[in-house]
Amino acid sequence: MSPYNNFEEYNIKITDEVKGRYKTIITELGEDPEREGLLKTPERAAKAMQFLTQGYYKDPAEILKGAMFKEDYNDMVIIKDIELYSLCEHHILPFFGKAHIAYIPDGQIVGLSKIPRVVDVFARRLQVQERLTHDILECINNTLKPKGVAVVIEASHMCMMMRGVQKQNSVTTTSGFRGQFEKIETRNEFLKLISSDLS
Ligand SMILES: Nc1nc2c(ncn2[C@@H]2O[C@H](COP(=O)(O)OP(=O)(O)OP(=O)(O)O)[C@@H](O)[C@H]2O)c(=O)[nH]1
Ligand SMILES: [Zn+2]
Repeated sequence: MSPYNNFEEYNIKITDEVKGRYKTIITELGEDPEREGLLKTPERAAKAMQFLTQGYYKDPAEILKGAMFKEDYNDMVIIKDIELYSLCEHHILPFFGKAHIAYIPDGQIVGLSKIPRVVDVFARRLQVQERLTHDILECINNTLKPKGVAVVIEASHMCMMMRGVQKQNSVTTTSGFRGQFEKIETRNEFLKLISSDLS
């Protein structure tokens, strides 16, 4: 578990630690961390990595709870093409793509912006695409308690592009469905709407 209680505490304190480790890594890789272009690199890299992993310090359920409203709307709400950037936990290299999310309210709706915020909280951790998909799905399901929720993520993995198998065009799709989306007609309606340019 993290020794830090919140994002502010973590943000201030951890930089020196991570910075020092980056300096060591740069040296071990055969570079000179004292040359001009690299002088500030350990600090920049530490800050970048902190930014990309800030999701450990944020509570996604609280984000949703901050904007839930009673509303008598019982049809599908879809937010599609939510861009996401995450880090694969095996290589600490980016994977990136889009999330498409739908839910069917059960007496309450959620502020639209909160859904992409939840995506970011879980994406800004060390992840695999499958767990990222389920984390988002379960968070919305358990917090908003809708009649149904669906999450589809399409992503490209840099660890499969820049290195390893070196496939530039493969896209991985993961999905999860709860409640009414477990019914084939509802699921198909959602899949049709996210693949249409008119939705
Ligand atoms: N299931 C899943 N696998 C992932 C994800 N991101 C990266 N990987 C895979 O994690 C696996 C790690 O496999 P290893 O054999 O331990 O590592 P490796 O020798 O670097 O593997 P290669 O990438 O095939 O060179 C690789 O097959 C990656 O493609 C993800 O989000 N989900
Ligand atoms: Zn990887």
